[in-house]
Amino acid sequence: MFVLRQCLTLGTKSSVRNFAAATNLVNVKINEDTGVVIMELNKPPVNSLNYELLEAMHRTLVKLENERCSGMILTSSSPNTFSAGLDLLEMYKPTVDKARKFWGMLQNTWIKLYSAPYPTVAAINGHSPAGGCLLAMSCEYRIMVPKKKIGLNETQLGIVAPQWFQDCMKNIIGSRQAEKALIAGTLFSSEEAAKIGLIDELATDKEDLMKKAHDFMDEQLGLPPLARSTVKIGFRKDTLNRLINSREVDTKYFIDFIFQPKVQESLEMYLQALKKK
Ligand SMILES: CCCCC/C=C\CCCC/C=C/C(=O)SCCNC(=O)CCNC(=O)[C@H](O)C(C)(C)COP(=O)(O)OP(=O)(O)OC[C@H]1O[C@@H](n2cnc3c(N)ncnc32)[C@H](O)[C@@H]1OP(=O)(O)O
Repeated sequence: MFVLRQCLTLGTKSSVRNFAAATNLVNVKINEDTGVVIMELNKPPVNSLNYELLEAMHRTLVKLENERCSGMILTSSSPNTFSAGLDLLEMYKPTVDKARKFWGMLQNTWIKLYSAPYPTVAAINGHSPAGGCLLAMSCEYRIMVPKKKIGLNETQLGIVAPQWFQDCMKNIIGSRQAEKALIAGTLFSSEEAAKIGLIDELATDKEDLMKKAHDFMDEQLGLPPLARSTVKIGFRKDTLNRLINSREVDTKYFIDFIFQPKVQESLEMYLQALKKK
């Protein structure tokens, strides 16, 4: 498997196909020999998750269900950022309909990613705050380049990480560590994240990141897929069902919360601070 992959990366045999996507917000490549897919988020400058990007991800994940996808590596085309999290403009003074549609697509995308039967790896090649951290945590394995930031920092912005974001973190680093990190809205350095298990491996650089992602994938492809995915879904089903059974309530929390004047004020101030940087 390793030799085959080396041949492919060196270009001696090209069996990598671009996956026809309706937009260029995600670049998707499938290796036709191994079935491994690389999904690269491509919404410059920071892959903020707006409706359109989430929809492109969701559509790709649905399409992969009908392809011979054996595994997926999620990464980003941005030089510095994996994903800046939810697009703050989707939450700042939206209409109720727009906010509802946006939240529904976030839920759809997360459910697909979290429940994907094939192995999923986040190759975190840059900062990954809030919703970016959620995407990474929804994969099975996380590898990150040094000296970047990751975490659920919502509290620091005057907003609240929804229950399912919190559950994902709890499932990875345990209840006590998650409670502390969520209350404080901690953004961990890559190195700190590796220490507490929020990420599984530190890479030395971007090349090493992709090598390590493929190494993990190779290991997983050696396992019987049905047994593998049954165990995975067994571990994830309570977290998934908690959202699936309360999607409407979760949406109502979101809408009620973001339309509060104080929350809108916090968002406005934060957006201004980001622009001034
Ligand atoms: C009781 C129950 C409650 C239920 C639910 C209630 C509430 C809902 C909460 C929902 C959960 C929210 C999750 C989120 O994900 S919120 C988003 C959090 N994201 C962040 O805090 C990250 C903000 N961005 C940054 O820190 C940095 O941009 C960076 C990612 C570290 C990258 O830095 P750098 O390379 O220096 O880029 P710039 O900062 O210069 O940014 C470039 C341009 O991009 C704009 N930007 C950045 N992030 C966002 C974003 N998240 N949304 C929209 N736009 C963003 C930034 O303003 C710059 O724009 P400009 O070029 O026009 O100036």
